[in-house]
Amino acid sequence: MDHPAGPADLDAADRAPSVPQQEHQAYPKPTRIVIASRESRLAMWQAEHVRDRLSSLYPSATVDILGMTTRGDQILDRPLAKVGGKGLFVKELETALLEGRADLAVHSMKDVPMTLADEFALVATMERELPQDAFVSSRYASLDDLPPGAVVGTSSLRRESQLRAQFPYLTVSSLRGNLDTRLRKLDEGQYDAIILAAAGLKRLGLGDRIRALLPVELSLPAAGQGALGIEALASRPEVAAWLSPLVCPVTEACVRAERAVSRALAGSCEVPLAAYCVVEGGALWLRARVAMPDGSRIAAAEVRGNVAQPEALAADCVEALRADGAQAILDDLAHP
Ligand SMILES: NCc1[nH]cc(CCC(=O)O)c1CC(=O)O
Repeated sequence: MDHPAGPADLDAADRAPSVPQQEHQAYPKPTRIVIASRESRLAMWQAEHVRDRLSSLYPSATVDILGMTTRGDQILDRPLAKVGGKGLFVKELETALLEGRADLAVHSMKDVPMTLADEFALVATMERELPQDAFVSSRYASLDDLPPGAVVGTSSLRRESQLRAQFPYLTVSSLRGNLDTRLRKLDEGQYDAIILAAAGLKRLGLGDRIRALLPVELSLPAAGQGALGIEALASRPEVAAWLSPLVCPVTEACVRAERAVSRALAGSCEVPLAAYCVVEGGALWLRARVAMPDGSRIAAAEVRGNVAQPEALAADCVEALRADGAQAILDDLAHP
Protein backbone atom coordinates (compact mmCIF):
# COMPACT_ATOMS: atom_id res chain seq x y z
CA MET A 1 0.00 0.00 0.00
CA ASP A 2 1.12 3.52 -0.81
CA HIS A 3 1.52 5.99 2.05
CA PRO A 4 2.53 9.51 1.07
CA ALA A 5 3.61 11.24 4.28
CA GLY A 6 1.13 14.07 3.94
CA PRO A 7 0.53 16.79 6.52
CA ALA A 8 -2.53 14.89 7.78
CA ASP A 9 -0.32 11.97 8.81
CA LEU A 10 2.02 14.30 10.63
CA ASP A 11 -0.80 16.06 12.46
CA ALA A 12 -2.15 12.79 13.69
CA ALA A 13 1.18 11.45 14.85
CA ASP A 14 2.61 11.70 18.34
CA ARG A 15 4.86 14.75 18.32
CA ALA A 16 8.24 13.40 19.25
CA PRO A 17 10.65 15.96 17.85
CA SER A 18 13.83 14.02 17.32
CA VAL A 19 16.83 16.19 18.01
CA PRO A 20 19.66 15.69 15.52
CA GLN A 21 22.88 14.75 17.30
CA GLN A 22 24.82 17.85 16.30
CA GLU A 23 22.13 20.07 17.78
CA HIS A 24 22.75 18.73 21.26
CA GLN A 25 25.72 20.96 21.66
CA ALA A 26 23.52 23.92 20.86
CA TYR A 27 21.87 23.56 24.28
CA PRO A 28 23.76 24.08 27.51
CA LYS A 29 23.69 21.17 29.91
CA PRO A 30 20.95 21.41 32.54
CA THR A 31 21.74 22.77 35.99
CA ARG A 32 18.36 21.95 37.51
CA ILE A 33 15.63 19.61 36.31
CA VAL A 34 12.24 19.21 37.97
CA ILE A 35 10.21 16.09 37.23
CA ALA A 36 6.45 16.17 37.78
CA SER A 37 4.99 12.88 38.93
CA ARG A 38 1.85 11.39 40.36
CA GLU A 39 2.33 10.23 43.92
CA SER A 40 1.35 6.58 43.63
CA ARG A 41 4.16 4.22 44.51
CA LEU A 42 4.46 3.11 40.88
CA ALA A 43 4.54 6.67 39.54
CA MET A 44 7.16 7.67 42.12
CA TRP A 45 9.31 4.65 41.24
CA GLN A 46 9.14 5.69 37.60
CA ALA A 47 10.01 9.30 38.36
CA GLU A 48 12.92 8.19 40.55
CA HIS A 49 14.14 5.91 37.78
CA VAL A 50 14.22 8.84 35.36
CA ARG A 51 15.78 11.07 38.03
CA ASP A 52 18.58 8.55 38.58
CA ARG A 53 19.24 8.23 34.84
CA LEU A 54 19.38 12.03 34.48
CA SER A 55 21.58 12.45 37.55
CA SER A 56 24.17 10.09 36.14
CA LEU A 57 24.00 11.73 32.70
CA TYR A 58 24.28 15.24 34.20
CA PRO A 59 26.21 14.92 37.50
CA SER A 60 26.38 18.67 38.06
CA ALA A 61 22.61 19.11 37.77
CA THR A 62 20.11 19.01 40.64
CA VAL A 63 17.21 16.72 39.72
CA ASP A 64 14.09 17.02 41.86
CA ILE A 65 10.70 15.34 41.84
CA LEU A 66 7.49 17.33 42.26
CA GLY A 67 4.86 14.89 43.52
CA MET A 68 1.24 15.73 42.71
CA THR A 69 -2.18 14.20 43.21
CA THR A 70 -4.27 14.00 40.06
CA ARG A 71 -8.05 13.70 39.82
CA GLY A 72 -7.53 10.19 38.49
CA ASP A 73 -5.87 9.26 41.78
CA GLN A 74 -8.67 10.76 43.86
CA ILE A 75 -11.57 9.07 42.11
CA LEU A 76 -11.24 5.45 43.08
CA ASP A 77 -14.82 4.32 43.46
CA ARG A 78 -16.07 4.64 39.89
CA PRO A 79 -14.82 3.04 36.67
CA LEU A 80 -12.35 5.46 35.09
CA ALA A 81 -14.08 5.25 31.74
CA LYS A 82 -17.14 6.88 33.32
CA VAL A 83 -15.33 9.83 34.88
CA GLY A 84 -13.12 11.11 32.09
CA GLY A 85 -10.52 8.50 31.25
CA LYS A 86 -6.79 8.76 30.85
CA GLY A 87 -6.66 12.57 30.70
CA LEU A 88 -7.39 12.70 34.42
CA PHE A 89 -3.95 11.35 35.15
CA VAL A 90 -1.98 13.90 33.15
CA LYS A 91 -3.83 17.22 33.46
CA GLU A 92 -2.30 18.40 36.75
CA LEU A 93 1.16 17.40 35.54
CA GLU A 94 0.67 19.36 32.32
CA THR A 95 -0.42 22.40 34.33
CA ALA A 96 2.86 22.19 36.27
CA LEU A 97 4.75 22.17 32.94
CA LEU A 98 2.80 25.17 31.65
CA GLU A 99 3.37 27.12 34.88
CA GLY A 100 7.09 26.38 34.82
CA ARG A 101 6.97 24.43 38.08
CA ALA A 102 8.34 21.36 36.30
CA ASP A 103 10.40 20.65 33.17
CA LEU A 104 9.10 17.22 32.36
CA ALA A 105 6.49 14.68 33.37
CA VAL A 106 7.03 10.93 33.53
CA HIS A 107 4.11 8.73 32.53
CA SER A 108 3.26 5.10 31.96
CA MET A 109 2.67 5.37 28.22
CA LYS A 110 -0.45 3.28 28.67
CA ASP A 111 -2.04 6.12 30.63
CA VAL A 112 -1.18 8.93 28.21
CA PRO A 113 -4.13 10.19 26.13
CA MET A 114 -3.76 9.41 22.41
CA THR A 115 -3.84 13.08 21.48
CA LEU A 116 -1.97 15.77 23.39
CA ALA A 117 -2.73 19.48 23.20
CA ASP A 118 -0.41 21.44 20.87
CA GLU A 119 1.62 22.85 23.77
CA PHE A 120 2.92 19.42 24.74
CA ALA A 121 5.13 16.78 23.15
CA LEU A 122 6.21 13.27 23.99
CA VAL A 123 9.94 13.81 23.92
CA ALA A 124 11.16 10.37 24.98
CA THR A 125 9.83 6.84 24.96
CA MET A 126 12.10 4.63 27.04
CA GLU A 127 12.95 0.96 26.66
CA ARG A 128 9.96 -1.28 27.31
CA GLU A 129 9.75 -3.42 30.45
CA LEU A 130 7.75 -6.70 30.27
CA PRO A 131 4.73 -5.90 28.06
CA GLN A 132 2.54 -8.81 29.17
CA ASP A 133 -0.33 -9.01 31.61
CA ALA A 134 0.43 -11.08 34.69
CA PHE A 135 -1.66 -13.72 36.44
CA VAL A 136 -1.52 -13.24 40.23
CA SER A 137 -3.06 -15.67 42.69
CA SER A 138 -2.05 -17.42 45.86
CA ARG A 139 -4.05 -20.60 45.26
CA TYR A 140 -3.75 -21.13 41.52
CA ALA A 141 -0.73 -21.28 39.25
CA SER A 142 -2.39 -20.22 36.02
CA LEU A 143 -5.68 -19.30 34.35
CA ASP A 144 -6.01 -22.90 33.15
CA ASP A 145 -6.10 -24.11 36.78
CA LEU A 146 -9.09 -21.96 37.75
CA PRO A 147 -12.32 -23.89 38.27
CA PRO A 148 -15.65 -22.79 36.74
CA GLY A 149 -17.06 -19.79 38.57
CA ALA A 150 -13.70 -18.68 39.96
CA VAL A 151 -13.61 -14.90 40.41
CA VAL A 152 -10.95 -13.02 38.44
CA GLY A 153 -10.41 -9.34 39.23
CA THR A 154 -9.65 -6.75 36.58
CA SER A 155 -11.13 -3.41 35.63
CA SER A 156 -9.68 -3.27 32.18
CA LEU A 157 -12.30 -3.89 29.49
CA ARG A 158 -9.45 -5.09 27.29
CA ARG A 159 -8.45 -7.81 29.76
CA GLU A 160 -12.05 -8.64 30.58
CA SER A 161 -13.15 -9.12 26.97
CA GLN A 162 -10.22 -11.33 26.08
CA LEU A 163 -10.68 -13.40 29.26
CA ARG A 164 -14.40 -13.86 28.68
CA ALA A 165 -13.85 -14.94 25.09
CA GLN A 166 -11.35 -17.63 26.06
CA PHE A 167 -12.56 -18.60 29.56
CA PRO A 168 -16.34 -18.15 29.41
CA TYR A 169 -16.80 -20.23 32.59
CA LEU A 170 -14.90 -17.74 34.79
CA THR A 171 -16.49 -14.82 36.63
CA VAL A 172 -14.81 -11.51 35.85
CA SER A 173 -15.23 -8.94 38.58
CA SER A 174 -14.28 -5.26 38.80
CA LEU A 175 -11.03 -4.35 40.58
CA ARG A 176 -9.71 -0.82 41.03
CA GLY A 177 -7.14 1.03 43.07
CA ASN A 178 -3.39 1.26 42.88
CA LEU A 179 -1.23 -1.86 42.71
CA ASP A 180 -0.94 -2.27 46.50
CA THR A 181 -4.70 -1.91 46.92
CA ARG A 182 -5.38 -4.48 44.22
CA LEU A 183 -2.99 -6.99 45.78
CA ARG A 184 -4.55 -6.41 49.21
CA LYS A 185 -8.02 -7.11 47.81
CA LEU A 186 -6.70 -10.37 46.39
CA ASP A 187 -5.03 -11.30 49.66
CA GLU A 188 -8.25 -10.55 51.58
CA GLY A 189 -9.94 -13.25 49.52
CA GLN A 190 -12.23 -11.06 47.42
CA TYR A 191 -10.87 -12.70 44.27
CA ASP A 192 -9.39 -16.07 43.32
CA ALA A 193 -6.96 -14.36 40.99
CA ILE A 194 -6.28 -10.93 39.53
CA ILE A 195 -4.71 -9.73 36.30
CA LEU A 196 -2.22 -6.85 36.40
CA ALA A 197 0.44 -5.43 34.12
CA ALA A 198 3.65 -7.35 34.75
CA ALA A 199 5.72 -4.19 34.32
CA GLY A 200 4.16 -2.44 37.29
CA LEU A 201 4.71 -5.42 39.58
CA LYS A 202 8.32 -5.78 38.52
CA ARG A 203 9.05 -2.10 39.02
CA LEU A 204 7.73 -2.22 42.57
CA GLY A 205 9.82 -5.27 43.44
CA LEU A 206 6.67 -7.43 43.43
CA GLY A 207 7.78 -9.65 40.55
CA ASP A 208 7.58 -12.68 42.83
CA ARG A 209 3.79 -12.25 42.97
CA ILE A 210 3.58 -13.08 39.26
CA ARG A 211 2.47 -16.72 38.94
CA ALA A 212 2.37 -16.64 35.14
CA LEU A 213 2.80 -14.18 32.31
CA LEU A 214 -0.20 -14.31 30.00
CA PRO A 215 1.02 -14.96 26.47
CA VAL A 216 0.30 -11.95 24.28
CA GLU A 217 -1.83 -14.20 22.03
CA LEU A 218 -4.12 -14.76 25.03
CA SER A 219 -4.16 -11.23 26.44
CA LEU A 220 -2.87 -8.80 23.84
CA PRO A 221 -1.41 -5.80 25.74
CA ALA A 222 -2.71 -2.22 25.68
CA ALA A 223 -1.07 0.42 23.51
CA GLY A 224 2.12 1.53 25.26
CA GLN A 225 1.94 -1.06 28.05
CA GLY A 226 5.26 -1.48 29.85
CA ALA A 227 6.87 1.62 28.35
CA LEU A 228 7.65 4.89 30.12
CA GLY A 229 7.08 8.14 28.28
CA ILE A 230 8.34 11.60 29.05
CA GLU A 231 6.30 14.68 28.22
CA ALA A 232 7.56 18.25 28.03
CA LEU A 233 6.50 21.56 26.55
CA ALA A 234 6.76 21.57 22.75
CA SER A 235 8.28 25.05 23.07
CA ARG A 236 11.32 23.74 25.00
CA PRO A 237 13.52 21.78 22.58
CA GLU A 238 16.36 21.88 25.12
CA VAL A 239 14.37 19.53 27.37
CA ALA A 240 14.02 17.09 24.46
CA ALA A 241 17.77 17.36 23.90
CA TRP A 242 18.56 16.57 27.55
CA LEU A 243 16.33 13.49 27.37
CA SER A 244 17.48 12.16 24.01
CA PRO A 245 19.95 9.65 25.56
CA LEU A 246 16.97 8.02 27.31
CA VAL A 247 15.09 7.32 24.07
CA CYS A 248 14.76 3.70 22.95
CA PRO A 249 14.17 3.98 19.18
CA VAL A 250 12.71 0.47 18.87
CA THR A 251 10.21 1.01 21.69
CA GLU A 252 9.40 4.43 20.32
CA ALA A 253 8.57 3.06 16.85
CA CYS A 254 6.46 0.25 18.33
CA VAL A 255 4.55 2.49 20.71
CA ARG A 256 3.91 5.05 17.97
CA ALA A 257 2.31 2.31 15.87
CA GLU A 258 0.23 1.06 18.82
CA ARG A 259 -0.96 4.54 19.76
CA ALA A 260 -1.84 5.39 16.17
CA VAL A 261 -4.16 2.36 16.06
CA SER A 262 -5.78 3.41 19.31
CA ARG A 263 -6.10 7.02 18.14
CA ALA A 264 -7.72 6.02 14.84
CA LEU A 265 -10.30 3.94 16.68
CA ALA A 266 -10.97 6.66 19.26
CA GLY A 267 -9.36 4.46 21.86
CA SER A 268 -10.52 5.22 25.37
CA CYS A 269 -11.07 3.18 28.49
CA GLU A 270 -14.58 2.54 27.19
CA VAL A 271 -13.47 0.59 24.13
CA PRO A 272 -11.85 -2.80 24.71
CA LEU A 273 -8.82 -2.27 22.49
CA ALA A 274 -5.45 -3.96 22.42
CA ALA A 275 -2.48 -2.95 20.25
CA TYR A 276 0.93 -4.50 20.53
CA CYS A 277 3.94 -4.13 18.25
CA VAL A 278 7.40 -5.70 18.23
CA VAL A 279 10.33 -5.52 15.86
CA GLU A 280 11.00 -8.89 14.28
CA GLY A 281 13.47 -9.50 11.51
CA GLY A 282 14.05 -5.77 11.14
CA ALA A 283 10.36 -5.02 10.55
CA LEU A 284 7.48 -3.88 12.72
CA TRP A 285 4.95 -6.58 13.56
CA LEU A 286 1.76 -4.93 14.78
CA ARG A 287 -1.19 -6.85 16.22
CA ALA A 288 -4.47 -5.31 17.37
CA ARG A 289 -7.89 -6.39 18.67
CA VAL A 290 -11.20 -4.64 19.24
CA ALA A 291 -13.73 -6.57 21.31
CA MET A 292 -17.17 -6.51 22.82
CA PRO A 293 -16.72 -6.34 26.61
CA ASP A 294 -18.50 -9.69 27.02
CA GLY A 295 -16.07 -11.29 24.60
CA SER A 296 -18.87 -12.33 22.26
CA ARG A 297 -17.09 -10.74 19.29
CA ILE A 298 -13.44 -9.87 18.70
CA ALA A 299 -12.04 -8.24 15.56
CA ALA A 300 -8.35 -8.91 15.11
CA ALA A 301 -5.63 -7.90 12.67
CA GLU A 302 -1.89 -8.19 12.27
CA VAL A 303 0.38 -6.45 9.79
CA ARG A 304 4.09 -6.14 9.18
CA GLY A 305 5.93 -3.14 7.80
CA ASN A 306 8.70 -0.62 7.73
CA VAL A 307 10.19 0.45 11.09
CA ALA A 308 10.47 3.99 9.76
CA GLN A 309 6.70 4.30 9.13
CA PRO A 310 4.81 3.23 12.23
CA GLU A 311 1.80 5.46 11.54
CA ALA A 312 1.44 4.13 8.00
CA LEU A 313 1.51 0.58 9.32
CA ALA A 314 -1.09 1.50 11.91
CA ALA A 315 -3.36 2.76 9.11
CA ASP A 316 -3.05 -0.64 7.39
CA CYS A 317 -3.83 -2.34 10.67
CA VAL A 318 -6.92 -0.23 11.26
CA GLU A 319 -8.17 -1.01 7.77
CA ALA A 320 -7.68 -4.73 8.41
CA LEU A 321 -9.45 -4.41 11.77
CA ARG A 322 -12.43 -2.71 10.15
CA ALA A 323 -12.52 -5.45 7.51
CA ASP A 324 -12.70 -7.94 10.38
CA GLY A 325 -15.73 -6.24 11.94
CA ALA A 326 -14.20 -3.64 14.24
CA GLN A 327 -16.51 -0.87 13.04
CA ALA A 328 -19.64 -2.83 13.86
CA ILE A 329 -18.28 -3.47 17.35
CA LEU A 330 -17.44 0.21 17.85
CA ASP A 331 -20.90 1.22 16.59
CA ASP A 332 -22.56 -1.21 18.99
CA LEU A 333 -20.48 0.16 21.85
CA ALA A 334 -21.42 3.75 20.96
CA HIS A 335 -25.17 2.98 20.58
CA PRO A 336 -25.95 0.03 22.81
N1 LIG B 1 -3.76 1.38 34.36
C1 LIG B 1 -2.84 1.60 35.43
C2 LIG B 1 -1.45 1.24 35.04
N2 LIG B 1 -0.73 2.05 34.26
C3 LIG B 1 0.48 1.46 34.03
C4 LIG B 1 0.50 0.25 34.71
C5 LIG B 1 1.60 -0.70 34.74
C6 LIG B 1 2.90 -0.29 34.11
C7 LIG B 1 2.88 -0.19 32.61
O1 LIG B 1 2.06 -0.78 31.90
O2 LIG B 1 3.78 0.51 32.11
C8 LIG B 1 -0.72 0.12 35.37
C9 LIG B 1 -1.14 -0.99 36.24
C10 LIG B 1 -1.87 -2.11 35.55
O3 LIG B 1 -2.43 -1.94 34.46
O4 LIG B 1 -1.92 -3.22 36.12
